[in-house]
Amino acid sequence: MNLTTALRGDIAGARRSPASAAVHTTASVHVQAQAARGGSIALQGVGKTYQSSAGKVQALHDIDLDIPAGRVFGIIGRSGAGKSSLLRLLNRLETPSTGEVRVDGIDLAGLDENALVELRRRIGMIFQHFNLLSAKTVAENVALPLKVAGVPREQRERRVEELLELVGLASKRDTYPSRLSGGQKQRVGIARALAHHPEILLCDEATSALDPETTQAILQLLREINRRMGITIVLITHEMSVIREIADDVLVLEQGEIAECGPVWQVFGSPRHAATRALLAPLQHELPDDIRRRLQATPPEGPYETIVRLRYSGDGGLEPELARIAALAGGRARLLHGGIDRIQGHAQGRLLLAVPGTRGLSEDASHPSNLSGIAHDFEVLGHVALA
Ligand SMILES: Nc1ncnc2c1ncn2[C@@H]1O[C@H](COP(=O)(O)OP(=O)(O)OP(=O)(O)O)[C@@H](O)[C@H]1O
Repeated sequence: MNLTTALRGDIAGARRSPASAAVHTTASVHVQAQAARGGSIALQGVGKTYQSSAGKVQALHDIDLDIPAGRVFGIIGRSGAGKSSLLRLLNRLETPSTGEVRVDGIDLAGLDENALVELRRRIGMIFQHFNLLSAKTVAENVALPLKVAGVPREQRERRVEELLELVGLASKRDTYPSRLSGGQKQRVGIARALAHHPEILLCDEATSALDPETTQAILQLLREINRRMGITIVLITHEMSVIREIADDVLVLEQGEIAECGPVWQVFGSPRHAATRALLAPLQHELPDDIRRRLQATPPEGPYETIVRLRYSGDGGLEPELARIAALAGGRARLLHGGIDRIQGHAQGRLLLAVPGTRGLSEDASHPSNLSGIAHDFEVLGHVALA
């Protein structure tokens, strides 16, 4: 069996399987998610070089990656890091200059035109600017891929109804895109991308054009689609908050290379690469300016507070226990600033404490031996004189 035949067989199998049916009940949802086995992606030694008028641009170098079926996989990086190039390799909108891209074990380089069309039906895609046809209604936009594939009208209409129900747009079926909000347009984009029961959904900055509230709603919809249908989701973004909200795993790209990759809680809790730390900075609670201005390296004469930063990485189930923290300062620790997020069941974040009192008390309270075991690490940032 050659690769093309293998892929066609695979696709036909996927279509017959319950994994490709629309889901309406919780019980069938569960069965379907379990039955969905397709949708794994593997990259080996992948590089991408573009030829431009200014010369060669190496967008990706030597990328090795395994995305198991059914995961939500986030790719983040600064502008120009190579995110779009990587995403577009997964449905062969781009071809790698070196290495292999495999979907369910099949090397995409070996696909002929027909197999490529089938591949793209297995891999839906949504876009930052939605890419809807303005002269077609919501229902017509969603029906388009089915029409192109020659799906009979009755079947097409049934599927469109299911999809519009799924994305919460049943009442907008005859509306034109110009009369929809950004969030509604993206819902149409999602419905259209799901038309052929794909096993993989690629999201190209899908929420970058949306306000924060709509972003939340779209991310929630994508998460639900992943859970209910077992679809692998690969999304690219430049916002860590999107990754935190939806992804199981995250890959940080920096200048075309993998800076780090792993479960979201681990990468957020213990970022190892400077690029990751820079991307996380907007989510972190740094020292507020009013405190920074008053901070002194050595304890002043007279009453003062010591400012201590506790960090929680999510490792080993360690969580901020307020009673233990307060006990260290004789019940007088003050929570100044900070926040704890719960990511995949792991508590992580930073807390800034002011430990008030006399010279002896604050030094004692912020002593390393006292704080170890209360947080993953801590830092005495300095001292602030009390008026
Ligand atoms: N078609 C192309 N021709 C030449 N160079 C390209 C092409 N596409 C991308 N590049 C270059 O490859 C590098 C990676 O681009 P890519 O669009 O993949 O990054 P990105 O992380 O998605 O960036 P952004 O967040 O700004 O969209 C950049 O230096 C870019 O200029």
